[in-house]
Amino acid sequence: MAYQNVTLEQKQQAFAELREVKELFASRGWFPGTSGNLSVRVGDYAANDFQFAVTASGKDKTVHTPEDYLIVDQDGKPVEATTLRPSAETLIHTEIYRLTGAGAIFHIHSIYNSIVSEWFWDRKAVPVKAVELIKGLNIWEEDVQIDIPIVSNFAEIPRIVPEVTERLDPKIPGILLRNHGIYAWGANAFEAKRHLESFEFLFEYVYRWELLNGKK
Ligand SMILES: CSCCC(=O)C(=O)COP(=O)(O)O
Ligand SMILES: [Zn+2]
Repeated sequence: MAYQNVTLEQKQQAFAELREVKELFASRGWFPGTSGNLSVRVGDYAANDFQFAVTASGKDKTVHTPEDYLIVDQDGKPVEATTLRPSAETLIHTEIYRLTGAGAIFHIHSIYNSIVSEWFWDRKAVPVKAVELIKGLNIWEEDVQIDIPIVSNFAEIPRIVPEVTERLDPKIPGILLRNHGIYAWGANAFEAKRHLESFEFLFEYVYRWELLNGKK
């Protein structure tokens, strides 16, 4: 059954949600050089039938314009005629939605997430042990070690997708692209934001810990 297009009200609500998150993250310097992209799912979800609002590609995400977002389908294709191009990384969003049924996905580049993803590339995961902010990822075990997966960062985005499919860990609501950035998701924008903030705290912690200890 073909998915019904989202209503104008749903679209406006999704764009407003993205605008709020974009403004906050921009104030933290989380979109250097037009990097980063954000999306929220709109309407009902079926694994091969869903739509989401996503940031347009190449925009300065520190400013607001009437052309910042568009609605795409489960293949990352715009659902309405538009001159806007969806984020170049939209296929990563589509795959994460398909695998997790998430309600929102946020991607940012930071010095900390880039450095730790390169530093731990040989392990294909960033290990984090017994840091309180792991609870921000909704993981509550005491003294737990988590391993945040890292995948290759190919120039052609479709080449990255199979690694995301293979490496995404349902217990960890995020995945790193090597020397690139983090994708974090959640059931809604509130949860995706909490997860992203927790990851960024953990990456800075790991970076500083490794610096102090001088070894892996
Ligand atoms: C200038 S950053 C390189 C592209 C990138 O990694 C990114 O996150 C932004 O791409 P988009 O197409 O979403 O603007
Ligand atoms: Zn990126």
